[in-house]
Amino acid sequence: MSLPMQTAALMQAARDTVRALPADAVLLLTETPLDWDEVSEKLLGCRLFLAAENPALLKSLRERDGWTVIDLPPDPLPTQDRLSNALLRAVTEEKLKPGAHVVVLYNGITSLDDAPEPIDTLSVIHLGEHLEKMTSQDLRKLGTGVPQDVLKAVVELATEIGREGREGHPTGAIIVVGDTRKVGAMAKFRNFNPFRGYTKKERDIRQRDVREQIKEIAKLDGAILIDRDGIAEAACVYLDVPTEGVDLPKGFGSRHLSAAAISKKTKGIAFCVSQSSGTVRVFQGGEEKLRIEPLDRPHVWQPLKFENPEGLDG
Ligand SMILES: Nc1ncnc2c1ncn2[C@@H]1O[C@H](COP(=O)(O)OP(=O)(O)OP(=O)(O)O)[C@@H](O)[C@H]1O
Repeated sequence: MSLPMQTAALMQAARDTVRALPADAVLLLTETPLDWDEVSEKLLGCRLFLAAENPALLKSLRERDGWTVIDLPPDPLPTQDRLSNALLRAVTEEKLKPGAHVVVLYNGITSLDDAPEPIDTLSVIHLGEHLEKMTSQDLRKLGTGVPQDVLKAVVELATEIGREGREGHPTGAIIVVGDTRKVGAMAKFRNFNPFRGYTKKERDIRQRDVREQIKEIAKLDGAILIDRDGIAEAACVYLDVPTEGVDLPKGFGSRHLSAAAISKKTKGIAFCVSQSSGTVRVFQGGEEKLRIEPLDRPHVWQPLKFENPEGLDG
């Protein structure tokens, strides 16, 4: 079995593109078995990532030395979402740097269900420009009753707190969203409640100016509670929640343990911003579900943009 001529030509082009740009890696997205020896030869010298969902294919890929294999969830998703998933996974698993440049090979033009899927597209993705680790889709996976626009606003807020923390004013934070009644019962005020006396509109975190105010409040000690509609209810609270049974890797302190614990004991989703690294971790049901590294650029909520090198169809 040798590679179809078009696949071989695109692989050659990918290798040339990696050298010319230069790019950090090639990502190959395929569910069709290929002549892997030939793939290896064509992409010699390139860091190679392979993403697939077919278990048998994944198994055979794992047997090859030096290739990074990414499992895709078995969801019938559009190609762009599958690509985003693969790249997000590579970044969150620290296999790719958030600012990496990646040459991607995939089937971008839907083929018939039962036909082998040909590689027909080569794209260049500059991760730092196009995503900050998350897409709306990742948030949807949390499967919570909290509306997407509220979750997005909290992500914006948390990542900005983390990013600005890196610029010389380190601020950590815990932001708990949803189930405010139960979360509130475990919260003790450490100070006066800075949101007291303000209207709902003035506390609606979907508004940019409100988020700016909350960033200031986040510099004060304690957690921030936000209801499922995005209205900030309380800040400067201490979460008095038992942490036994919460299983986090060594090295996490009380902020992360409390964030994980509150998400275990309630239906609230806890966003924890690390003061030291600026990393935002999203806890649900006591477990870390998502992680967002602070990048230099503002958070961008848009699908990945594809850029074809000149002269290549795709
Ligand atoms: N239960 C809690 N409720 C509210 N704030 C808390 C709670 N536990 C810790 N914090 C806040 O987190 C701060 C940092 O604590 P600690 O260093 O133990 O956390 P950490 O998990 O290592 O996080 P970081 O990476 O931000 O240092 C504390 O000074 C306190 O302000």
